Amino acid sequence: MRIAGAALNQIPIDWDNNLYNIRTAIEQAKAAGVQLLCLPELCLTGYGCEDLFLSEWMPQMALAQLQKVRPWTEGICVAVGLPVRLNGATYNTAAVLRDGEILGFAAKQYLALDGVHYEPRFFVSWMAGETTTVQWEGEEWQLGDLVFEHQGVRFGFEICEDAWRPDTMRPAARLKGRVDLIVNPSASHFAMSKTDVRYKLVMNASRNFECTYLYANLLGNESGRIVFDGEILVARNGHLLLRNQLMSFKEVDLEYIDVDFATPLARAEELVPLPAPDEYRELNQALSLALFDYLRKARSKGFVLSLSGGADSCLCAVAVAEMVRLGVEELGVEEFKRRSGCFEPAKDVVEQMGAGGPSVQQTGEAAAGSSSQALTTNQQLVNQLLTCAYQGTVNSSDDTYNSAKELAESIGAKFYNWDIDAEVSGYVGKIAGAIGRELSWATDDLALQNIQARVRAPGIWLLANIKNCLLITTSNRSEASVGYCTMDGDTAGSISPIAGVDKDFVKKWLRWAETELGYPGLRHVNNLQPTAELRPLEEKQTDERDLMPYVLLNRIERLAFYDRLSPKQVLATLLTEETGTDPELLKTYVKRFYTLWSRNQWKRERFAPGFHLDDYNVDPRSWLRFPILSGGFAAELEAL
Ligand SMILES: Nc1ncnc2c1ncn2[C@@H]1O[C@H](COP(=O)(O)OP(=O)(O)OC[C@H]2O[C@@H]([n+]3cccc(C(=O)O)c3)[C@H](O)[C@@H]2O)[C@@H](O)[C@H]1O
Ligand SMILES: Nc1ncnc2c1ncn2[C@@H]1O[C@H](COP(=O)(O)OP(=O)(O)OP(=O)(O)O)[C@@H](O)[C@H]1O
Ligand SMILES: NC(=O)CC[C@H](N)C(=O)O
Repeated sequence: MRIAGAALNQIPIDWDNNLYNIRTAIEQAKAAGVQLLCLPELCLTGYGCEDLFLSEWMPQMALAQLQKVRPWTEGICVAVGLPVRLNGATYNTAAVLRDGEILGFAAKQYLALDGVHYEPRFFVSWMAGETTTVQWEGEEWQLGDLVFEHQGVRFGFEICEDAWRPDTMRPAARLKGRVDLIVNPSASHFAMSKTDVRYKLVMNASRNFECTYLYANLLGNESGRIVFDGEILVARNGHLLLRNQLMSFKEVDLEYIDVDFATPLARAEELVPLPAPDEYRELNQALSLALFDYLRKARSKGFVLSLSGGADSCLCAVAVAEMVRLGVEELGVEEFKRRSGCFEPAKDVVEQMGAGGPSVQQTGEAAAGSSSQALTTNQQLVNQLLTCAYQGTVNSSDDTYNSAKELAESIGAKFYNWDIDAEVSGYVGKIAGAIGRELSWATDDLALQNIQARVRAPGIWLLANIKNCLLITTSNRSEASVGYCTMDGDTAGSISPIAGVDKDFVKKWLRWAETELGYPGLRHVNNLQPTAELRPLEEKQTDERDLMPYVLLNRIERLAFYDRLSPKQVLATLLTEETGTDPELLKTYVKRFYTLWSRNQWKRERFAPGFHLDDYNVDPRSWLRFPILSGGFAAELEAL
């Protein structure tokens, strides 16, 4: 039998988009002679519909939309994910359709509640072995723990999280021996290195439950924060039959394989491992697709970025350039432009920019570039999609200016340069007059730092509004943990692409990108110490001097909020791991971390939407909840 999975790039309650992709997948499958097709979890409504799943009308609407899919299934068997609401409870199901008929609804038994997933809020889990019926306009179908049969092949379901439970509990345990095929429609979030876990899960399931296992994940940045990698896997008795390229920019990625169910296949002795994951490359692909989908789904025209020449903003600039490179590589220029929604349909990029084509140099007072050589096609696209500005003060250095300018020019971004000293002095003078004293670094250190970061916000927002662009804010996970940022200053923005990535990884990624992706424009930043440049230059402010080494900050953060250890346990772990560091200093760092962490929860509540890219993040709306007001670990830190 020819079986297939299709990864779909869906949008919550965008019925036209979702049905269009479902239809495209079914048509492609039929054209390829596929007999059985698995579509991802909740693909009809979108996975990220949140509290809409709790309404009566939305699941009802989904059932109505499912009727439109029926005629498309003439000659093929298709599993389509949708919510079904019965007696005040919503179930997460996969409908099986064939030849225009609905054969039944398989219901999810185990709901995901790990980090970014919050399913028990929306759904009720289905009891193993139970079935009921669904009625709709005079028709009635079975719903629950069901086994189906198509052309002599018996199949049952695990829906995403069902497969992540112990072998003794999961639905596959009950399906073993009763089916030839287990189908898994999924909405499994991306995290670096996770594909390896998923691969083992599917391979082991096919081996331990002696079946063929067909797995299909959602694709893209569906609803804002979570990225799906569109993984399709088929394994049989521990042998891999199919694994696709992840993170496609296409709306539909259909993959199929022939399985001879009639001919036995010996169980694999051992699983063939995947090559070790390349986290730098994975992050690059996930970030690129996440940005592309966010841009087009938010119907914006591009990005604006306050580019300091430091690590965080440089990474964000390269991410946009990589979004263009990877998107064009897969889709081609015209399709990339069409899908982005950022370009006039009939006009060419070059045409839009004037007869001579664009150059890096900007005209007028804001011009900063000096090079006037013609840009490559990708640079022209970046030029349309990314506008950067360096906003210096008396505390800024030539190093960061050169870093920003060279990087922006090398990727083709528009680059402006202005200083904000007049605005800073204006505010400082005004307030000094009001309170009747001068402000000084000796008495007003933080206030004088923060006003500089804040004064950068209005101008860059103005530019974003004029251009109808998303304003990128460059916050990373490490600074979010300790609130090392100025609220409404450097946190100002509408999208925070690297808020889930720690600073140590940011620095390592940039070194990798300079050589492996070929961005020589990163050479400056890769030689710079991270610095806020908010104090007078002679003070040589660096992040790590203000805080602690980023590697340690990252380690403490992980131990405290991923491993969920107490402050005492965190310190004890560090003392065994960091034998070369003074124990008193380690204690100071642990105290500083927890104190800053507690004080700054309110800031984490106010960050712009960020992507989930690592195995955890500190965003209260997607992974980590913590009280805004708390005792701040006072007793626990005192006892250290
Ligand atoms: N629970 C709570 N709920 C609501 N608000 C709360 C609060 N606790 C304090 N606050 C308020 O928070 C305000 C202080 O926060 P905020 O004004 O943001 O600033 P703050 O946290 O005092 O200082 C910002 C820190 O970030 C560093 N920084 C800033 C900018 C850029 C960079 C860089 O790396 O480039 C680094 C800077 O060196 C400094 O250490 C105060 O007005 C305080 O009243
Ligand atoms: N001189 C500047 N021009 C433009 N934007 C700036 C400038 N200084 C700071 N910013 C903005 O404030 C953000 C926060 O600064 P931060 O120091 O945390 O990040 P970074 O400068 O990108 O990296 P690093 O911390 O490694 O120096 C920057 O990413 C940038 O968006
Ligand atoms: N949608 C789900 O059930 C996802 C759950 C699963 N833990 C995963 O991350 O893949």
